[in-house]
Amino acid sequence: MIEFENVAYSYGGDKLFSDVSLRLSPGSFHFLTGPSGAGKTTLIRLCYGALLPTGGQVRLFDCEMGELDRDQLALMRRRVGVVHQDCRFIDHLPLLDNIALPLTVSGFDMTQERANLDELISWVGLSERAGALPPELSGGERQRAALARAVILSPDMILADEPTGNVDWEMSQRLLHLLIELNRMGKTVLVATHDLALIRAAKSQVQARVLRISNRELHLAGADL
Ligand SMILES: Nc1ncnc2c1ncn2[C@@H]1O[C@H](COP(=O)(O)OP(=O)(O)OP(=O)(O)O)[C@@H](O)[C@H]1O
Repeated sequence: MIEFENVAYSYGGDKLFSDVSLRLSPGSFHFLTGPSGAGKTTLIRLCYGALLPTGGQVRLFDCEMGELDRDQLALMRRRVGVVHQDCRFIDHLPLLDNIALPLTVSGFDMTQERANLDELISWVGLSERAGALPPELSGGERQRAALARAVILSPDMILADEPTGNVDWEMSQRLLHLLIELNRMGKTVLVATHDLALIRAAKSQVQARVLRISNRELHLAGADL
């Protein structure tokens, strides 16, 4: 599904990684952890082509990212749902329209999609908040809305960057449960988090592998987390 082969990435002259290799197979669940600034967001952005490696290769769904033209990259990205760390809503649009945005941008007929949209909003428990504006939402509501928007086009893979940042333990469990449900539906899931308690809680519910990034290297973490 996604493969990094000897990937290097530098911001300007600052080398963040020089030789990262990884493989996420279809239907797998991975956590990505590591200290702040280690490169979790960067690695997620490399996964869906928002950044291209400065060395090595990233292959997504068997396609080499560096070889795709703009249209091919756009098609590929549709198969990946991204939950951004900062959620990124349009503040003057009601929640429902924010969640529907990937559908409207992709030219779907909203009258036909309405039932799916309602079902999805109900799945994340936000039916009663559908008309609220993003600034009126709590942190947990924003994170659930961001997850709903990320999966509205039925992606094969979900990349979630700190999806439980700024929420309490109960809400982080709820979000984790939604991600596990998506994985049980067959989606490949990668969750970047610094929250080791969340990873421990997940391990009793899903077969998850933990990747740890630190000192410019990526390792598979042991059972001692
Ligand atoms: N656009 C950019 N230009 C220059 N440096 C950047 C840029 N984006 C990130 N960095 C730097 O790259 C390093 C890794 O950043 P990144 O956001 O990937 O880390 P992270 O592990 O996700 O951090 P956090 O846990 O704090 O979100 C940091 O030192 C950061 O300052």
